[in-house]
Amino acid sequence: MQGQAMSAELSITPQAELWARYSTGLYRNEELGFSLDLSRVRMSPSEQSAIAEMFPMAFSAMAQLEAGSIANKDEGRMVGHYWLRAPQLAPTPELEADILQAIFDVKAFCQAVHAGEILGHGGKFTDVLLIGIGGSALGPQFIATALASSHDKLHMSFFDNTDPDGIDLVLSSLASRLSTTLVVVVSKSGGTPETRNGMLEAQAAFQSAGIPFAPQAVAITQAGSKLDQTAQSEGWLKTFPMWDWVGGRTSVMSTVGLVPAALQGLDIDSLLEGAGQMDSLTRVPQVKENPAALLAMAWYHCGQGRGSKDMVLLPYKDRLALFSKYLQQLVMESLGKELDRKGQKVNQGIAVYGNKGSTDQHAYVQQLRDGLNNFFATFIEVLKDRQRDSIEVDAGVTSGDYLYGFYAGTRKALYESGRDSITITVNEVNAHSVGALIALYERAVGLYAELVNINAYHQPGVEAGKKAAAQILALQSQAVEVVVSNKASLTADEVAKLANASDVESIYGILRHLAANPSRGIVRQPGKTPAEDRFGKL
Ligand SMILES: O=P(O)(O)OC[C@H]1O[C@](O)(CO)[C@@H](O)[C@@H]1O
Repeated sequence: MQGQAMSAELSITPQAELWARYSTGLYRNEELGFSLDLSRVRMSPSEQSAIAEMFPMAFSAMAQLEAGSIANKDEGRMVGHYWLRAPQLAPTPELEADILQAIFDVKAFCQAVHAGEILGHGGKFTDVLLIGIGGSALGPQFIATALASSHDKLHMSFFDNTDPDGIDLVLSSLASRLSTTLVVVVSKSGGTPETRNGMLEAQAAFQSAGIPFAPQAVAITQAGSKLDQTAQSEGWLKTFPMWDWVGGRTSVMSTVGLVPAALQGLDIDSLLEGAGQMDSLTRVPQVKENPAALLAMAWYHCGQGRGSKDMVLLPYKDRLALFSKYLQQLVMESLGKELDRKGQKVNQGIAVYGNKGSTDQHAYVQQLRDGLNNFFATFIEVLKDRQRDSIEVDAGVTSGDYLYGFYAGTRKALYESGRDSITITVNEVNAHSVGALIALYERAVGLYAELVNINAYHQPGVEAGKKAAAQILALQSQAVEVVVSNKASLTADEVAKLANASDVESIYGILRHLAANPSRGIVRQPGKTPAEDRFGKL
């Protein structure tokens, strides 16, 4: 039945009609060098009008949020990331002054670093090691990659996990330059374990290289947090403020993103300006004239307001490959909620994945074209190919023409097989357009959350995982105590019994992990099944 409807649709959508739909429906802003095309989303005018009717309340909620309402009611917080690029809109003169002061301080600090007025143990800084996770790393990583160039003033590296091997990989690449590496530790809460571990690992590396850590360490955190206290008590080089009214996943235009970007030598004014310009366009309270509203409308339509279709991001530009990862957090941490604002169980969300075109064409695009129709694609097209002229790889054809051809071909092929797609086009990737893209999605997420009536600004689900991890670590010390205080080796069941714990499987996992790392002093004698494995002192 669905197939019949589809072929009817295909047969009545000739090229000329698609062209007319594209040309009349395209949202574009020449000044910003941006356009949004929904012509390949099968959404009838009546379906559009039905969704558009829900928008007035979404626009008004966003206006209240920008005016300083307690938009994140569960946490009793304002949601102010829009003020970061328009400080004059902040609800109080104090907040406006704080934002302006922070931007001023970021620039002054980074200039002093670049000018060699602030030196590392080994002289002028060459590198930045940013330590953070989630919103405290993804934005800086995305911006660093999207805007990197051979003119970068400092080379960027990241610890964005508590994986010891990943940490070692980064440390080994920095080994010869540790004495000229500025370490920027970013944590809004100041108590995130992965980030704390990264900081301790960096401190240990500095210590074993005989380099004082504090004079090369910078903290970005809320006043009074554990990280703030550490930075103060150890006399770190500098601390930048982070405010409770900026959420982690929307913090890239705060000190969280501005400090690393400015250290790298990127144009932070342009980043903020691009975001600010997009904010002005996405404040317009008419759906058809507001690109974020159009985007949210398409999401709502494609997933029937229940997130029933995944969002596949296909930026045709290597620089934007991390945008998919960045948006994964922005969209999924914001929209993935069990309860709506009335407390009803809704299990909302939109799954986001993607990497880049045309690379993905040789990976999962096969399934997109022919397999499960459980997604809508978002293509990101960049008109400018590169900074210099291109060679011809065929007569009259460049590599960039191929990239365009693969994008246009995939968009067409998907549509012809009944798959919807959105296309965002920007003139080029620069600080301005990156700022605008981020702001576009921030607002689209905010509007969509209003349409489905959820709080986009908290993340209660993440807390459950954090608590469970803390319990596992507590169980580890109990299990180790039992094993090392027993002469005979023990099964996981026996350890659990002696430790007075009921979660045998967790005890088994903990001990097997420890036994795989010889310095931890535990040995495993394999049995026929995990229940028969025995653990003892090494
Ligand atoms: O900046 P923090 O407080 O270290 O938090 C890091 C990340 O952890 C979360 O709180 C939960 O994963 C994210 O929202 C946040 O971006």
